[in-house]
Amino acid sequence: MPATKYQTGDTVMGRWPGSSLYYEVKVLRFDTRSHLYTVIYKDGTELELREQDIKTASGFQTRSRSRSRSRSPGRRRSRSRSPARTTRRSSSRTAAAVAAAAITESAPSTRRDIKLKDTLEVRLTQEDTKAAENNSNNKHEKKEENNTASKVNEKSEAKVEAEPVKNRYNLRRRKDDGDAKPAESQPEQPEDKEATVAAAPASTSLDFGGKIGAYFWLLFLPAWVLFVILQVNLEDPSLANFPPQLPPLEAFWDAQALGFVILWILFQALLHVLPVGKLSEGMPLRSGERLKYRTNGLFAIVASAAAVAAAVYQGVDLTYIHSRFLQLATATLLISVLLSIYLYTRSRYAPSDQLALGGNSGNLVYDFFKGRELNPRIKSFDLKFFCEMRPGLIGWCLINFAMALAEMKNQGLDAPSYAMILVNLFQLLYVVDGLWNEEAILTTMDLMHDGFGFMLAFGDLVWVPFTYTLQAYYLVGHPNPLSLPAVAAIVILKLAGFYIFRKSNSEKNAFRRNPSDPKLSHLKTIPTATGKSLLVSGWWGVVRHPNYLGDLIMALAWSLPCGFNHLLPWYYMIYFIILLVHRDSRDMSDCRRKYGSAWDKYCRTVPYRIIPRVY
Ligand SMILES: NC(=O)c1ccc[n+]([C@@H]2O[C@H](COP(=O)([O-])OP(=O)(O)OC[C@H]3O[C@@H](n4cnc5c(N)ncnc54)[C@H](OP(=O)(O)O)[C@@H]3O)[C@@H](O)[C@H]2O)c1
Ligand SMILES: CC(C)=CCC[C@@H](C)[C@H]1CC[C@H]2C3=C(CC[C@]12C)[C@@]1(C)CC[C@H](O)C(C)(C)[C@@H]1CC3
Repeated sequence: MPATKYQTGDTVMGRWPGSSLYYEVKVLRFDTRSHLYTVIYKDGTELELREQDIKTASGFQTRSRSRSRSRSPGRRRSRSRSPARTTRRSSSRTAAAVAAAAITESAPSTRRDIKLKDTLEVRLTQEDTKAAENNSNNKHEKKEENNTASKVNEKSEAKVEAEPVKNRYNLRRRKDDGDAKPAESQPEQPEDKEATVAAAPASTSLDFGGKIGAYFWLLFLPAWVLFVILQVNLEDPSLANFPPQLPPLEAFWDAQALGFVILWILFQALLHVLPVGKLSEGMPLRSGERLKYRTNGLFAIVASAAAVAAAVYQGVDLTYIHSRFLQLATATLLISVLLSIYLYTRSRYAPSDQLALGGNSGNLVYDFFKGRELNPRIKSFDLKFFCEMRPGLIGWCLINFAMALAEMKNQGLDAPSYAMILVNLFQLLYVVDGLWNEEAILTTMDLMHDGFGFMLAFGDLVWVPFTYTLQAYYLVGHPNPLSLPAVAAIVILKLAGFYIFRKSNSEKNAFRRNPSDPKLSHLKTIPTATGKSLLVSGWWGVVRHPNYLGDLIMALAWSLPCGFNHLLPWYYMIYFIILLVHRDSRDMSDCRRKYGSAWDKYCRTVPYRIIPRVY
């Protein structure tokens, strides 16, 4: 071995790929070509790691047995799951399995203890994709019994390794190389030396156009919302009338509108904290901890509907929402900016292992935009979950309803038009479904991976209620009579989209929550080194994002009732295509980083991203 930082035989701490956990490993060799260290874990699993993913044991403060015991029951369980203990418990358990279990079930004794600040990303070093395709074709794939969320298919791994592998990822297991020592021959690790959770690494690859992009989005997104609101008010909101005439600045502001928005948010917060409904567990955090969320969204929308009905009964004129739309949007924008400033400020004091992986670049503007803290909470009140699921989402339905009343008033109708009814019912169904299945949001990208900053605060509070309602707003001033066959065709389209959306989201959510669910036992899966498996049949075998496909079909059904006279009501459809294509590519790179070659295998097995045979 040439002069390298670590030498053959050194006992060091190696990061478990895709996680922030470190385990004691022994250095076996260093490859001068790939600059990767081959290390062996206590249970005999071999991996190739970059130098950055290896630390000397002195850089760690490990949890002691007694400390981890003093924490929650979930954390107490973690003691029995480290790779160090696998040899005694079950020699068939791999480091992958136990690391996954440790990721899921363990937590550091105290977050502030953590010393690591380095970048801990696992880099995939693909050298020859073709060779990999030849080597690994269908070797991992098998019909799992679905009780194997943390099982690694050792036999198939062995086959892959036996062939000349040119395609190398630094996260592959190398248990079957001749010099790998069986787990049983490894010295037992002391029980109080367990995996250590590292601080969130600094974000290096930046989304949304990076730092410059963040400036752009910060200015563009609010301006766009105000622009489309001004546009939709025009008699002819076509591009020919761009730009719309700007009203005087004071026209944007109304203190009363601000008061109503604050009241609405407080009312939703009150409903959220009421001890009604289930307490659901979120997905395991990097620390292994699982946060609890009060999932009483359905109660919240029913209670809100009752409150609105009572207000209307008392003579409150909801068409105020239509006539003061611009001012309500400005007031909400102000609140979202203040909230984002609060979020950024508090994130400066948050322990670094509570920061999101993506919003920790060190650049103020980028981090402010993207969000630094993963789950900012005031006591048990989760700000991100609340904002994503309540004021904006339920506000969306309230605004749509107000637009239906405004349509009747403006056009002198006894009942809303078919088009307005369709838009209202379709979007109400979407929101109620989201609230009904509120628990499923806990397995989405936003909740699991994204920090809470301006992007989501603004997106949830302003973007959703003030732009997703544009179709209804448009119909107030731009009637579009629909024939009954057209209504029927649009309804069928909406139901088809909804079916795909709901089935695929539920399938993934059920699988992530309980991989051994008997209802899913017919599905094929691919094991990954993190212990989580990937679905490769069912909806997730049709395309890689079947839920996006269903969502897009629904979006089409929302715009069709508005006809083809203007582009504006199609704005949601266009925005949504861009949003979902971008989210899909963000998710692809996140998953490739998490799952490495298993993800590549999934992509080969399911080649299309959103639309079968098209994209
Ligand atoms: N109306 C709107 O404005 C709007 C905007 C955005 C999204 N949405 C909707 O919100 C819902 C959630 O979307 P999302 O963007 O958070 O993405 P998502 O598709 O719900 O979640 C992606 C995650 O699912 C897991 N996954 C991916 N492939 C898998 C497979 N084959 N087997 C098992 N797990 C797999 C991965 O996470 P793990 O492996 O880490 O579990 C991946 O990171 C979607 O229905 C979307 O249409 C709506
Ligand atoms: C500011 C911009 C341009 C983007 C912010 C994106 C944000 C508006 C969306 C990101 C994830 C979305 C989402 C829903 C609403 C819109 C987002 C927050 C959702 C709550 C709508 C209802 C669905 O049933 C859902 C599946 C729960 C959605 C989850 C994702």
